[in-house]
Amino acid sequence: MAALSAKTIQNAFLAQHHPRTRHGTRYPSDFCSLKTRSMRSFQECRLAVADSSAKWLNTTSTPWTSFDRQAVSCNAAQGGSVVSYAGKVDFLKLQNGSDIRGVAVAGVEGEPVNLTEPVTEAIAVAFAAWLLNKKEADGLRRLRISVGHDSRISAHKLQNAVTHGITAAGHDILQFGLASTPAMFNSTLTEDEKNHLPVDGGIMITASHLPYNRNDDNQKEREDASRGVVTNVDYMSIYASDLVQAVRKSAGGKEEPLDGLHIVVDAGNGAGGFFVDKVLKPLGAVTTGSQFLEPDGLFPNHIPNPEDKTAMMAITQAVLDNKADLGIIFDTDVDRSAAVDSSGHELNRNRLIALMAAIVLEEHPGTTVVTDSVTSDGLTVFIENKLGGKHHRFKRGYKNVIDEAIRLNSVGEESHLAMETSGHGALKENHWLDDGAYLMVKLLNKLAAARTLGSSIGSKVLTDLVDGLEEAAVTVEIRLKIDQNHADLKGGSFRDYGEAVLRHLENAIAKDSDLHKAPKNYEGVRVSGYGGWFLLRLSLHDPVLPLNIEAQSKDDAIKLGLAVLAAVSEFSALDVTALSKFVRQ
Ligand SMILES: O=P(O)(O)OC[C@H]1O[C@H](O)[C@H](O)[C@@H](O)[C@@H]1O
Repeated sequence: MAALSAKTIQNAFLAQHHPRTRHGTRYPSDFCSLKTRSMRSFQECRLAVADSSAKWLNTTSTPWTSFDRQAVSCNAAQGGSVVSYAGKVDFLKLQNGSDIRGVAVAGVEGEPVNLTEPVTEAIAVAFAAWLLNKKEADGLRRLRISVGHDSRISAHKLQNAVTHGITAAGHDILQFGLASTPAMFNSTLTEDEKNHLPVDGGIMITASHLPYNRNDDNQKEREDASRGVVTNVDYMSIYASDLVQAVRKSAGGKEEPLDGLHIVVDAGNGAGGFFVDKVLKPLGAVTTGSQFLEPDGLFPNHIPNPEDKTAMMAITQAVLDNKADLGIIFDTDVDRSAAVDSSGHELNRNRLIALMAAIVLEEHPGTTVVTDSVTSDGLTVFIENKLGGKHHRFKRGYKNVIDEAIRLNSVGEESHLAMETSGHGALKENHWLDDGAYLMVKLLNKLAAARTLGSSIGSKVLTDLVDGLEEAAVTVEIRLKIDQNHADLKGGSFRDYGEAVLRHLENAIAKDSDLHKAPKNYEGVRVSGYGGWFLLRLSLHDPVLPLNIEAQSKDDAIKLGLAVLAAVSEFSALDVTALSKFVRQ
């Protein structure tokens, strides 16, 4: 087991799903992922739950309610070592919105570890018990559960905890080693009996900030009469070959449809390196100049996140240095992605949504595109006026946008794309799974199809698709922290305090004739004025009010910032230092 010495963020997701496989067979399948989402909040762990119509469930839904403290303690008994520890843990305290969050690694004063190996083991055992409960109706007594991890340094430690708990409970484990989160979900769909697939459920583990230990590539099985079996499976090859087939299909069956195209990948030392050897090379692409493909949980090069400026600069530079046709960048566990065209133009955030919307609207004219709340007004104009679709700007959070797209379909409004500016994007055709690799495959399909027609324009075929997207000259995000210990909270929660700030801002805006509240808005206060807009909202997870401003000039952005500052400055628990600095520029 790897030792732990740094702060870690761990996110856990539990999903139940009854999707159709690509081959059309319907499987009830379940997915649980203990995974890292961002480098920003290093210490947190989250757990979210999903239902059969959607990938992710709300915390309040039935499956999660049954996965309560009592169930965890009780079921943990089957896992042996977790019994005494689990009894002392208030699992519900780990709950945060639709997630569970906890500190996984010691090292920061005042932030004790509450996501330990025993807790992880208990959660895994409880997941198996919950899953078995659902499958027993089908006569199932012994489950197959896949476990994968990204390059985070606590991955092996937590993988061992999960494996120990689940095999001790008599179920079988398929260890995939280094994997992407979307691939883990896919393992509940893949039909491949030779490799013991599909699994009944999956668990994805990531951790952070310690040296990465490689996985054993050998396939091996360990038999023990009283325990479940552990089998190592090279699942990423199976998953990647599906992606390769998808691109070949869109190019009319051509074996190497990307022949001669130069594509560089930046995996940020996360789990996305497979995309080079297992996807791009078999399709004929040249991948020279790809970087940071080796997993390294210390992330020595840049934060693996396409929302991060340094990360985008790194892939842009790689494209320019190598005179490549396209650059592709993934986050650590490959559920976020972005691209860069041959001229170094970033295809991320609003631009990537615009690009995906253009592709999806060609296939499904008039469809609704659901996005997060911080998307630009220019994106709405582009989707509605240029592409003839409908833009439904909803809430922040990949889970929120996906759930909303699923809900729209269920009430008769067709939607095929749900996407966040963070680089999470999910398509209806891909089981509403937010898969960064699949998004990039959609771009490759376009490139491959263009080359089949004899075109040699490379990524221009993509850049042309976002032609006409109006972009703001100034785009800022300022995160205003709420001091939870401040007397002004009067012992209340930061959420209540944040809501009070928002209410006050809304009242102040109503009195300002230069500013207009957005007619349709689903979170926070979104306002247009001075040729731009701002949105102040509560963070999904942190005691923070993120403020997004877009305008056509610095002066106009400052005017919008000043309007917010004037309204919120009487809230003394709110740290407005960064906003004050911005408006003084
Ligand atoms: O609300 P915020 O603090 O800005 O965080 C919001 C973000 O949280 C996580 O990173 C989720 O993966 C994203 O889907 C979401 O957009």
